[in-house]
Amino acid sequence: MEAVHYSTVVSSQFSAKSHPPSTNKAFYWPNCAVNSTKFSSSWTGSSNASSLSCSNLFTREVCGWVNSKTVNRRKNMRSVVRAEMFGQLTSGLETAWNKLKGEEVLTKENIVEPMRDIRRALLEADVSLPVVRRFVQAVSDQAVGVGLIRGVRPDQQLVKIVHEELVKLMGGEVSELSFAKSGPTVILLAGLQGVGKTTVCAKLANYLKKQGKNCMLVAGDVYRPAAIDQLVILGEQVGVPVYTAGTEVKPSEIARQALEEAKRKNINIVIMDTAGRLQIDKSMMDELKEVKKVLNPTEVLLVVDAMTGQEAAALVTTFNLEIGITGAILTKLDGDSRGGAALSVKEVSGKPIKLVGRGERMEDLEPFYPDRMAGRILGMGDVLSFVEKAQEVMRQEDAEELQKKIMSANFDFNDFLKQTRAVARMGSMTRVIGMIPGMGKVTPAQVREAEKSLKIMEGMIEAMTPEEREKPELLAESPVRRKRVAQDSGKTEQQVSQLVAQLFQMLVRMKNLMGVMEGGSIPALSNLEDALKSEQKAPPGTARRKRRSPSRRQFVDTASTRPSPRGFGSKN
Ligand SMILES: Nc1nc2c(ncn2[C@@H]2O[C@H](COP(=O)(O)OP(=O)(O)OP(=O)(O)O)[C@@H](O)[C@H]2O)c(=O)[nH]1
Repeated sequence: MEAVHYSTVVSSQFSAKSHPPSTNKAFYWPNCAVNSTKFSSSWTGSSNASSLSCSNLFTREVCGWVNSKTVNRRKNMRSVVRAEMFGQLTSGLETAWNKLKGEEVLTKENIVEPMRDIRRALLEADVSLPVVRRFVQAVSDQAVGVGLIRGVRPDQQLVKIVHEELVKLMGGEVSELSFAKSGPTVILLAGLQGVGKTTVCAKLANYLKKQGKNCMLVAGDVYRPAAIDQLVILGEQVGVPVYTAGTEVKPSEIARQALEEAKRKNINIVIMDTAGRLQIDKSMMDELKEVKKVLNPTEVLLVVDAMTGQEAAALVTTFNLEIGITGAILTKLDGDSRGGAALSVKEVSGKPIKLVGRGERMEDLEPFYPDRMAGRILGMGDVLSFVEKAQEVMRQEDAEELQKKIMSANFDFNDFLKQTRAVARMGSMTRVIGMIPGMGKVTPAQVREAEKSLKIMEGMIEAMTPEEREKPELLAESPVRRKRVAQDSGKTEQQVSQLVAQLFQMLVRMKNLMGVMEGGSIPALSNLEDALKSEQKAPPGTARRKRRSPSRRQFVDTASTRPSPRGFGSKN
């Protein structure tokens, strides 16, 4: 049998086959080790010099900086808390793979303990018991029959089987929203109190508006006057009209009036918010049934809170039996959810999760991709979501301009600032980092530090003159200038010096990366990684006394288009 390396298996999960080519055309993420399982999951997009590579490099730069700063602190931590959601589940599953280290082949005997770990991890993640039983059975059946595959270790085989089963468990394919063939598409949202319905209404309108749809929101929560105001404010925020009729009109009547108005105004999509209750009671269900009858909606989506675990799956089942729903929206996946809801909803209720909410911002609503979610659970990161986010925040022209600058080693502080802001627009660092394979073990403290350092950098760059931003060597050569920037930004001179040094280090890396891309030689990347590791950060004023680090020497050799700075110790 042909040797298969795990990296191929993982890469194929993220292959262009299952996703539109546009999602991976401009991405490059070199040699990421996946958690402690040490799987090499090299994932590459086009080998052409790509516009987003700079964005990724930048993020990595920031993450790397934070990592190196906190590595010692991390050693002292008793337990590693993951920034990635489902952290506990990921760790629990890792325990299972680790039990197979040193084994030659998967057997009935040696999978007993790992299967017990998987079962425990899923139960602790609040996945419902029947689901866990079926899952464990399916994985065990396959694991025993798999036999020996040359080049693939048994623990790797098990990860692959679990990945496939997780994808199946969560519904396999993405479940897209349906749209009406004629007339407005009506989406009715239901759910318990505080799950995020009102917020989801606006997020959904925002999401569909980006796809060119013309939306209208309907305020149907007549029991909580603040909900109407909240929807009006959110509607304004996303630029979508909101139909309101106060609190004295019955929700079914509001629905009827709103639908008429939508037809009159040629609205494509009507999204109706409804009241939430603490308990599922009969009057609530009857009211929803009445609204549903009037609207004849294309989609009836139950909004459920991911934090409620398997309870969310039970709710989806109840609502489906009572009123008939088309799917669920899982909110608060950015929170401390253990994964039970995401893993149980489809299997328990038969209804798919269509969308997920990952934060309080209007942009924080995404389709639910079972394969990406499985990848995240297994700590493989979510490269495709990362790429999509990056593409969303970076205009093509900006990216191309940046590309040119990088290739000619002309990247300055203005570009640095642009990149900082692009990263910030991608959302909280927790989410961004969680999407990167191998970064699953970054701690929340590290993430907070990364976010803080982005702000600090921004403050220092803003304190520079336009000339200094364009010519970073002015700062590199002049302690006086650095002192002024430090004073104006309220930071220390050392911080300013570090930032300047960092920019030049980035230039070296970019230059090297461009070399790799032009030549298409991947192995050179490991040299780059080695070069990066061996870089020393010379404190300001010591550059001349210390031996020049390899990367600095390299910079002097390669970045010929920019006069190299005379060192941080020179007078000005
Ligand atoms: N972190 C996080 N918070 C969310 C998310 N979705 C909603 N929220 C927050 O959850 C809280 C409740 O959201 P609402 O939209 O008011 O909930 P609701 O279901 O309409 O509440 P009722 O009208 O009382 O039934 C708000 O503070 C939202 O910002 C999410 O995906 N992540």
